[in-house]
Parts: sequence; C-alpha cells; structure tokens
Amino acid sequence: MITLGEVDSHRAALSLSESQARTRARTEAEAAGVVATIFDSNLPDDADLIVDALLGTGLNAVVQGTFADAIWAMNQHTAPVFSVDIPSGLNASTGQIMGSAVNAESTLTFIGLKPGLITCDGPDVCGELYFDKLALSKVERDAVPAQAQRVSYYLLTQDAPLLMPRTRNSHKGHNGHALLLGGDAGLGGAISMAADACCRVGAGLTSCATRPENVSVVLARRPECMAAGVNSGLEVQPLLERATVLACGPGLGRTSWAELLLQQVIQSDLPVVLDADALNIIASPGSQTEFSERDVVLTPHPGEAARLLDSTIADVQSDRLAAATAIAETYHAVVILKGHGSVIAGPDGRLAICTDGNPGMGTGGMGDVLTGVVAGLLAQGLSPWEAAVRGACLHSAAADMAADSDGVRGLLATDLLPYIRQLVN
Ligand SMILES: NC(=O)C1=CN([C@@H]2O[C@H](COP(=O)(O)OP(=O)(O)OC[C@H]3O[C@@H](n4cnc5c(N)ncnc54)[C@H](OP(=O)(O)O)[C@@H]3O)[C@@H](O)[C@H]2O)[C@@H](O)CC1
Ligand SMILES: Nc1ncnc2c1ncn2[C@@H]1O[C@H](COP(=O)(O)OP(=O)(O)O)[C@@H](O)[C@H]1O
Ligand SMILES: [K+]
Repeated sequence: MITLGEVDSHRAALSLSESQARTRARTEAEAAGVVATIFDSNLPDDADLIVDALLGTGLNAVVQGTFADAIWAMNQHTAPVFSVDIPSGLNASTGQIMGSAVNAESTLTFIGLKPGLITCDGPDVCGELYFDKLALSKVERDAVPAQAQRVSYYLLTQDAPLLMPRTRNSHKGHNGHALLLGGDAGLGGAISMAADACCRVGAGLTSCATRPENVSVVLARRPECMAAGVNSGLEVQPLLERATVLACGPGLGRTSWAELLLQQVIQSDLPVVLDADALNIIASPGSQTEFSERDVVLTPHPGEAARLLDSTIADVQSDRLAAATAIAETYHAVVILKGHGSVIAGPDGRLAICTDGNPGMGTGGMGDVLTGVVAGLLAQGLSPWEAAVRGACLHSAAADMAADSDGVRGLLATDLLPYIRQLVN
C-alpha cells in the first residue's frame, strides 16, 4: 500500500500546529508499518491499492510540478485509487478539475460534504462517495461551512412526504390550474412534453397557449390537456384569468410572437416558471425584469445562465454555486441551474445540490419536462423553493429509474413520465 499524504485534515481535527501534526502523522504511520520513500515519478508496479491523500480542500490553483506528476502516476497505475477527503486536483467548492485530478475508485470524505464532490466534474472523479462526519463536537461541526445542502429524492422523502395526501373529497379545482406558454413553429413538442409532465405530476388542470398550428400536437399527445392557439395578447388574457400558475419558455422561440406572450406573463402576478427562450428574452440587453414581488422559479441550463449573467458558459461552470446565487439575487427568484448536480439557489442565499440524475438526461426535451414538473408542483401549493428542490430531485430520480431499467443511451424525456407519476405518489 502506498500513502501519498498531507496531514491538514488531521491537524484541523486535533487542533495541532502543522509541524506537530506532520510529526504525529508520520510517527503513527511508521508505527503502523508504513515505509515512507521520496516520490520520483514512478510508483511501485506491485501495489494493490493506492491511497490518495495528496491535495485537499485548500487547492485553489492549477496543479503543477511533482504534484501533477504524482496524479498522472496514480491514474496510470492499474491499482484502484482510494481518495481521502477529496480526489487530488478537484476543486472542493466548485467541482472543477484544476488542470488534472485523480480518478478515484472511491472517496471517503470527512466532516462536511463538499459541494465540489457532487456537482460539475466532481462525481466523475470521486467514484463511490462515502461520507463520515467524524465524532466532532457540535461547535467544530458548525464551524465547517455547509455552503449547500445535498438533496436527493430519497433524502427528501425521509425528511417529509413530497405532497400531502389528498383528501377524499378533493377535486381538480383544489389541485391548481397551470397555464403553459410556448411552442413556436416546429417546437410544439417542447410545450406538449412540458404539459404532459405537468399533468403527470398531478396538476388539477393543465392548459397550453401556443401557435395555432401546434394545438393539435398538444391535444394528440395529451387529450387531458387543453390547448388554445394564440396570436395576440388579447387572446392570452382570458387564459391568464383562469390559471393559478404559469410556465413560459419551452419552445417559445425569440420572435415578436414570443415577446408578446412573455410580456403577458411578466405583467401577471401569478407564480411562474421561466425556462429556455423566456430566459433568453429576459437576458437580452434593455430588459429590466426582476421579481421581488412575485413567486418565480428560473430554470436555466449553463448556456442560458451565461446569457442571464452576461458571462460565458466556462465562467458559469467554473463556479456553479456562485452563478446560481448571482442569478437568484439579481432576479429575486429561485433558480435551478441545470446540469450534473443541478444547483438550486434562493434569493435569500439558500443553496441545495441535487445528487440524482445521469448522463442519459443530455437529450433534447429533458428540460421541458422539468418545467412541467415544477409548474405542476407549484400548482399543487408548494412554495417556489420546495417546488424547485423537490421538482429537480423528482425529475432526476425518475431519469435514474428509467436508466436503471433500460440504460442511459437512448433515454428520452417522455420516458420519465411514468416514473414521475410513481415517485410523486
Ligand atoms: N422537441 C422540442 O421541441 C425541443 C425544443 N427545444 C427548444 O429549443 C430552443 C433552443 O434551446 P437549446 O437549449 O437547445 O439552445 P440554447 O439555449 O442555445 O442552449 C445550448 C447552449 O447551452 C449550453 N449548454 C446546455 N446544457 C449545458 C450543460 N449541461 N452544460 C454546459 N453547457 C450546456 C450549450 O453549450 P455547448 O454545446 O457550447 O457546450 C449550448 O451553447 C428552446 O426554445 C427550447 O425550448 C429544446 O428544449 C429541445 C427539444
Ligand atoms: N449529465 C447529466 N447528469 C444529470 N442531469 C443532467 C445531465 N445532463 C443533463 N441533465 C439534466 O437534463 C435537463 C436538460 O435540460 P435542458 O438543457 O434545458 O434541455 P432541453 O432544452 O432540451 O429541454 C436538466 O434538468 C439537466 O439538469
Ligand atoms: K420573488
């Protein structure tokens, strides 16, 4: 066994000076039979296991020199790598690989679950992730920055049921009426998938306002849903009056028709989910939208997030928690920054990371289904924060169930629908 180690976490836990901690760790290791040698670019061929304790949570620059050589050597070796606290080279806060990182078979992390382990590139290099909060006193544990809460469908259902059971005497009027707006020419699928998901998550009534030529698309896919072809704000008004919750964006496009629909949505005071092109339009120069007086969930993918922040996808991905927080604060809305380890941020600074989901979800329409799920949960009375956290986890957990059944490749957004129904119940 080879141990490549630093002792910072040991030191922190025992309140020792750095040199005291190094001496103590070395003495204990030698007493346990560890033979220390100087690393010279090669690792012994006959090692059965590599314990990676090289770089820790303090890493904030690109890995270079001997450290990079050691990471390379560990990754070349045939023995599995077990990372202590965090795979060396991974940024603990952001999940970015800092030039190079160890590809661990498993990682045991201590005291606090670092956000970088569960978002962006973190899950790809961590392998199986284990967490031990260690027997720290409450004071010491509280001193560990929590930063973001890890959420999964499983953890949420342990915590509280997703939705209250329905009373026997409840009817569709008690379960909300969601109006979904979008579906430009050629993009009718996006709005019809969002509507289908909204129905399946349990909204009492679901309506769509779309291009007249897409009405039949929506109705054919989901006859339980109502659809109206609209060409003007006047035609949208009566639909708004009947709705309790709105969602706007799937397949909306960026024509003057799209702007007209979005304008009606912005002027309303109903709770709303904004996705896709609705986000692109509010991100465009001159748009002065913010939602301090209103319940709003924004669901950008990193491309849309970059437009909302007037930055780049690389910037967004370099610190997903910061990007989600910045959007939430700017727009006074709850934000789901999508992608692996979706980050949910509230305007009050709350942060959560969804640990469910899989790469099969990287196919067109997956975000449209999420929009419908969140709208359907808002319609049934969840707050924007609850609808965002629970909706993101429900959506990802449904995708994991679908992938468990038939694999990751070829997973389609509509494959999630039966699982969404199972999970919400
Ligand atoms: N069946 C239908 O009717 C469908 C209709 N749809 C409708 O199409 C319209 C256009 O929407 P859209 O999202 O495809 O285009 P757009 O906003 O330019 O985004 C692409 C950019 O974002 C980035 N990016 C994305 N994810 C990322 C990630 N995880 N991590 C990192 N980057 C990520 C990506 O980056 P890159 O490829 O450069 O890496 C790229 O630059 C919209 O109305 C939508 O509703 C679709 O919903 C499909 C099904
Ligand atoms: N590798 C991945 N792991 C987990 N979730 C993913 C992954 N790739 C995509 N997703 C999820 O799939 C959805 C994609 O949404 P989006 O990009 O808006 O798709 P579309 O515009 O085609 O509907 C988001 O919920 C996102 O978090
Ligand atoms: K708000």
